[in-house]
Amino acid sequence: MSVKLGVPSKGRLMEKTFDWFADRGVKLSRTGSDREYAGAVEGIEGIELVLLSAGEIPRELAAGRIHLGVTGSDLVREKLALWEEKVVELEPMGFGHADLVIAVPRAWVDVTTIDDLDAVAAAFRRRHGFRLRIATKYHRLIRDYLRAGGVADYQLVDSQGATEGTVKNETAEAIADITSTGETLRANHLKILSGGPVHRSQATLFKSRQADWTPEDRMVLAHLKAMLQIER
Ligand SMILES: Nc1ncnc2c1ncn2[C@@H]1O[C@H](COP(=O)(O)OP(=O)(O)OP(=O)(O)O)[C@@H](O)[C@H]1O
Ligand SMILES: O=P(O)(O)OC[C@H]1O[C@H](OP(=O)(O)OP(=O)(O)O)[C@H](O)[C@@H]1O
Repeated sequence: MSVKLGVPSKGRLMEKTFDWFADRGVKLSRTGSDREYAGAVEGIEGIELVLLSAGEIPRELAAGRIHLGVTGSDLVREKLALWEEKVVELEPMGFGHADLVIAVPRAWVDVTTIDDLDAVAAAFRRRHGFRLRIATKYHRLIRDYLRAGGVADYQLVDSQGATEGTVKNETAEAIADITSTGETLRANHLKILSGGPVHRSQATLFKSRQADWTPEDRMVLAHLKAMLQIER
């Protein structure tokens, strides 16, 4: 058996993941045609590359189908209930930075903090007879955050893309999404609530607690950690 390492097969995290490993002497590559999801590992024995979408890596780690995986720290927290029981954060990788934020229309001049949002949400419900809508794909993280902040009078509406457009399209009053440059929020006349992001995300190397770790696998992991200079 070998240690299965899941890495993003495309998208914004793939190339930087390959670079990060290459800088540490582990060469990951896609093999075969452009469209074939097969991979190779050079520089260390006993590791098998599994190419997956970043969004699927948390589930594969939790199911123990891969031993190690690279994905955004936001995706692990969002996709896995009690994530710390299923995976260990081995190393933040220093790229793929993005903040999960809650944003409201810039025109809501009286709303700056989460307490303001709470007040507006209660008033909104009284006035309109339904709860203020927050569009997001980060259901778990936003629910937990709003519960901790004491906000109850809201509903989440699912938005898997172009989330910032939902306010203009009048399918939501507020949004919760990832931002890096802030361009998309600005372009859509939205402002971030103060008090810091819900989560500061970056690409992270995770270890599965659920996978079957044979004694040989543990030796491979120790060797890999030494190459990657991971102390945990
Ligand atoms: N500007 C950004 N917008 C969205 N996600 C970003 C951004 N910057 C970094 N990320 C991070 O990238 C990760 C998502 O990457 P990506 O969209 O490639 O994966 P995915 O959701 O699996 O997509 P797909 O299923 O289309 O391959 C998340 O962890 C997210 O936090
Ligand atoms: O702060 P910025 O640099 O503007 O980046 C943030 C935007 O990028 C992502 O969208 P993506 O391009 O992945 O498209 P999506 O709407 O399909 O998620 C994210 O969902 C935001 O919409």
